[in-house]
Amino acid sequence: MAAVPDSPLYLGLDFSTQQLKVAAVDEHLNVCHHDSVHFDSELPEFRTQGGVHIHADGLTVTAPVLMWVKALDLLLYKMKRVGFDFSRVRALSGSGQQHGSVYWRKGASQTLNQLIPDQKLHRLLRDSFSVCDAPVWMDSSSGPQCLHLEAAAGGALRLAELTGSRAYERFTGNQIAKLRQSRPQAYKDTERISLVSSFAASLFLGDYAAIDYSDGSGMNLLDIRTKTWSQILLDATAPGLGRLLGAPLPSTSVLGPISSYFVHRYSFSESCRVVAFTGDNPASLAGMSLQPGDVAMSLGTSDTVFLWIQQPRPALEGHIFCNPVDQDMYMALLCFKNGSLTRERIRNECAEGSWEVFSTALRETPLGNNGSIGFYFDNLEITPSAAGVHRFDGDDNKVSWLSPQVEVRALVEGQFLSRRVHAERLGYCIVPGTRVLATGGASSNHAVLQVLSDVFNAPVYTIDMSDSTCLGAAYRALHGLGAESGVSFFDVVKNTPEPHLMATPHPAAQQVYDQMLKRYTRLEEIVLQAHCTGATTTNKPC
Ligand SMILES: Nc1ncnc2c1ncn2[C@@H]1O[C@H](COP(=O)(O)OP(=O)(O)O)[C@@H](O)[C@H]1O
Ligand SMILES: O=C(CO)[C@@H](O)[C@H](O)COP(=O)(O)O
Repeated sequence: MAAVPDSPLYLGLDFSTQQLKVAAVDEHLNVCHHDSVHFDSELPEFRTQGGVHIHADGLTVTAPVLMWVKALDLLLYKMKRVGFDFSRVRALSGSGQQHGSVYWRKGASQTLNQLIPDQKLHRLLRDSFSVCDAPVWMDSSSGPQCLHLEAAAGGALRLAELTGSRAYERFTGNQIAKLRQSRPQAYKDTERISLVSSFAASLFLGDYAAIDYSDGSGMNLLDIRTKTWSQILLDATAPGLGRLLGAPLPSTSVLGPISSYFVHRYSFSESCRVVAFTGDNPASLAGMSLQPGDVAMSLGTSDTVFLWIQQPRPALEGHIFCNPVDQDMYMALLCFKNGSLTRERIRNECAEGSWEVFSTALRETPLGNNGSIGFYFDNLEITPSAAGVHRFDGDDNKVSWLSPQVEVRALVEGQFLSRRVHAERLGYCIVPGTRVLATGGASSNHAVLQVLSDVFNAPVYTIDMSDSTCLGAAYRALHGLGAESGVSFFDVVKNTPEPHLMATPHPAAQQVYDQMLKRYTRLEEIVLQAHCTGATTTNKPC
């Protein structure tokens, strides 16, 4: 249905790892506009690679906060330049890469409250952060703080039962504890700590935005049942932390009207509402209108697998988050750090830097790769905790080299075998009718989706946009306006187009991969043992 020229619009923004993206939908949920700012190429002055700085220790990973602010200036400028009519936006919401933390310097709230419309945000806010480089989800440098938090909680499983996850290095509480210990003055200078999502919401609100329950579940601090900060965990993390975080709010909350800065600079309406921002994976769950029984696979910088669940059953692997669209529900998530950037490395080394050649390699190699299997953990992996590149031939012998085409298939099959093995460990099982919904940058690659379908032995679907996060944020903006009066999220999205079927499993897939899943599980044990004993099994790239 064509959009009526001055009908209301709903805006969704996504501050993800490599870029800032936006989508606008009309009241029928048609996408009317989308755009993005790619950090590395469009803001080269920040010298990021893949949107981040990897420090010399190989464990610390940060991103410049002002880069995100400048990206917003640029994105809104681009929208204005093409004539986007901001006055039609009735509500906006957004999402951010999960777990990252932003430290607002004392006095910053006053600056936020009084933003001067004829200046750019990145100029106005240049002195507003006590930590210039925000720790982000790729960081794995807070191991000692994780051990401390688990001890304070009464053990890893107890912490998981309380917060949905055992202690993870990238989870915000452990990052805050590390910052407080390593940079006490910066912590003292801080008046508020935001997640990337609530930081971005604060820019639009002109005031500190609350952390929402769903993204707040990725901090190792929130009791996912009572939806309040756990005082024991706050105390174990840093002094006065409750005050610095502010109270968490339901993900559907309307935070308030948009700041007058945006009204004057971009002609937003004064009545435009800001709905709580959330994490990128929770927003993606909303964008794909995920239903119970579906499994979502996000193929962005990280690969994530997530599900809609009713009852939280936290375990030592994986995460349970509060559900972003229904306060009484939950979502389960597994995160794999070596996703798109590892596929890019193998593309560059084995496929002439071309996705087309990469896809041809997948098409020209057989299901099961004649037994060759690979584990590609360029960076210390999250699920499972292991590092290095490990290749095995069909007889389970370690090999140091695979031909380029075989290497491409070993990588993609290995990644999806891992996603399935770990999802099944979390209790997920494939039943007749299971749909795999794929999203994120690599979901535009049909050959990759075919391997996904074969390994999961289930049909794979995508939605119209390869990026479901900003779409989910736009849907959430619309839902936020009605949520308080009891409108359900499913009422809002009931007329979204059905996802498109992209791949169905090959008839031989079940036989090939049932066998291979068992082998993968066994070989993963070997890789993990080698990692724990410090033996080096890293092979050279092809
Ligand atoms: N045709 C393709 N085949 C495989 N991967 C692709 C393709 N096009 C883009 N990508 C991958 O998508 C990634 C970006 O995905 P995206 O979901 O936008 O990331 P994020 O949201 O984390 O910034 C890139 O790193 C790139 O490797
Ligand atoms: O750490 C996690 C989830 O727990 C990551 O999934 C981040 O949320 C980054 O997301 P992308 O930029 O890869 O979408």
